[in-house]
Amino acid sequence: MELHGIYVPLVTPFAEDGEVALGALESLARSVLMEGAAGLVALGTTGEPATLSPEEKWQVVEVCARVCRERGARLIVGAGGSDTRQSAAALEELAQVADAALVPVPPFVRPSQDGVLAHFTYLTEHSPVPLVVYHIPYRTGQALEAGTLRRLCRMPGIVGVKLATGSVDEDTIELMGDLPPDFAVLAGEDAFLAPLLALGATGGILASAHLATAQFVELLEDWDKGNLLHARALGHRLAALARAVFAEPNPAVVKAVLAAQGRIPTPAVRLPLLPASETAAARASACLDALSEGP
Ligand SMILES: O=C(O)C1=N[C@H](C(=O)O)C[C@H](O)C1
Repeated sequence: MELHGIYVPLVTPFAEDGEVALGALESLARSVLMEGAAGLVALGTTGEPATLSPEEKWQVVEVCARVCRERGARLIVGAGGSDTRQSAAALEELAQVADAALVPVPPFVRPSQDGVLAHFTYLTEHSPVPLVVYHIPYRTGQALEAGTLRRLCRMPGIVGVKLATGSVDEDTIELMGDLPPDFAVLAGEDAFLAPLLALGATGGILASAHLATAQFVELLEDWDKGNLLHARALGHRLAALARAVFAEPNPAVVKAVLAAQGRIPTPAVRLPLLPASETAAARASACLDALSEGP
């Protein structure tokens, strides 16, 4: 399975009464796919899955699966956590609905490097769908050595990594310089999309892409076609938007802007997240305005 493109990790919109607004989710899903996204991610960090009941999670997945099927787009579903057996059980439920699962490096427990490898070996043996490793050490608390990352990339059943390490360091450069064929690196930290594309990433899973889907797609196309001067200018503008979107805990700012645009009914996030400040939302909107003026 080849992963290429911009994937939007959908927010979970909430109605005034606090319930999941499934109609708004469906419209949002359709709109980002119409703007050129290659697919959706349901239950990524941006979807606030930690605060959703099992029934709500399933409703979200069903809506996203239906829209992706209709539009011939890919669906990646976030699944898995700290416990290997429970993670495998969650993956088993994705058999008929997802093209791949986005599985975090096990958070909080801090196993050894061999423990991480054993976790993913077990999951690949039990999962009905291919896995994308979600490497985000600032959330999981789990660093990965370069050798561990290399072994994960070569594990059958793992088709990609969502790289969100917050830097382009020596390990990143080593990894990207020696990728197995058909293995995808997707940028998972929005401000780092442009440098990772320069190193060979084939796309990204990016919350900011809700707000400027077509421009993120354009940046990827620039790299694919070799339009480097345009890519550099656009990359800087999108990085400015990404920094504004992540000025407060994700997905508060994305939701504030989407609500102001009338694309979701409220900017509400569930506790312990708090709604975005007006200042943060205004900054992100200003970056969007600057983006629409074009490079
Ligand atoms: O939802 C996701 O998956 C993403 N998670 C990252 C995070 O919130 O740290 C950011 C990325 O844009 C998408």
